[in-house]
Amino acid sequence: MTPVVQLKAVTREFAGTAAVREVDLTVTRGQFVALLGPSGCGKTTTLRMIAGYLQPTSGTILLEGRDATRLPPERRNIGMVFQSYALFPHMTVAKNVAFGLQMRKVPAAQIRTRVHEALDLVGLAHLADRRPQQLSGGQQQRVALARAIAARPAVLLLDEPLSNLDARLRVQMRQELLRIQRETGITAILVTHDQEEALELADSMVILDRGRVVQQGHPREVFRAPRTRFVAEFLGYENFLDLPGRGRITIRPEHVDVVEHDAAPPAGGESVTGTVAAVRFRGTDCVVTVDVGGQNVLATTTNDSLRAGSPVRLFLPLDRAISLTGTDSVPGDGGQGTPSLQHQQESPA
Ligand SMILES: Nc1ncnc2c1ncn2[C@@H]1O[C@H](COP(=O)(O)OP(=O)(O)OP(=O)(O)O)[C@@H](O)[C@H]1O
Repeated sequence: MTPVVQLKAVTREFAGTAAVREVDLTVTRGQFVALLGPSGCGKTTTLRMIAGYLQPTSGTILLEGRDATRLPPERRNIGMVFQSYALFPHMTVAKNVAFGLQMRKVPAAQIRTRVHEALDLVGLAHLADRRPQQLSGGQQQRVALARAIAARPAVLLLDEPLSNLDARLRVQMRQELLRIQRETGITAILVTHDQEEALELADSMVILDRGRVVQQGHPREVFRAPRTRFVAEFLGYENFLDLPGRGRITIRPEHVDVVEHDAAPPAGGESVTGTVAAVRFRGTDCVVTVDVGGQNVLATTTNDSLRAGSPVRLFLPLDRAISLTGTDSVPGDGGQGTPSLQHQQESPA
């Protein structure tokens, strides 16, 4: 089957600095792909190149099998939904949805049907005569979605569409977005920096670091087997240890066992000794931060006798440990590591 969107070695530079580097991406019909990464990793630049608002410095973009690298946005058959909704304030909901179809000279009867269908799909048919400012943020976002869908695009591009909504509504709208995507079978590419959103919505997750794709796959697969520390940190893993003979691993705090420092190491895992640096009581258990030779390791425990300074042994069951086999360096960036994530490594001490 011909992919709907294909990027081949796409690079975009701004004043000689690459914002997107050699990105390869294939999106098949009906897929929901999330482009995920921290601020500045190149998500929006990638999306804008797919939409045609930006030209790649090099590389090729194919849409439904045809070279679209130099095609203007209006000839790409693409729908876009932005964080800011971008609705016309002086037009009714129905007119907002109809506008693009009128521009494309779709016959009036067809416009009426399509507007009604699209508003029905997003659950807003009863508000067709309202103006955007008479709607809530979530409703306005649904109008933007209806407008994009009514045009029957080959692919729907969603640029942080839920980030202006409050936390509760954002979670509700995720489910709504998923339902609409499944019902219409529309191919969609979502840009987000929210890993939860990507895990919940996408059937393929593409993680970007400094303009490069660093890992790609089904969210479950990427979550269970992050390749590098960058990916693991981005997905919320906090413990990183370099174990002699095993290389770098990550393990969840709830899988680390805290035992007496002089206890015999159990079989089936590694054990390391350290000193408790901080204890955070959470009600049913505690999260302890243990200094292991200068590296902080978090563990949960129900042992509430531990105090800062207590010597302990940590048991790391190997069937719970994930080996991080990849490296985070990006050729050509001066080997700066992953500075954008430093703030996420703080221990709760
Ligand atoms: N028009 C531009 N001129 C110069 N540099 C730009 C321009 N647009 C983007 N950049 C740079 O390219 C890099 C990638 O930006 P981009 O907006 O694609 O990131 P992003 O992952 O979408 O970030 P965010 O989540 O903050 O929106 C950044 O370093 C940014 O400063």
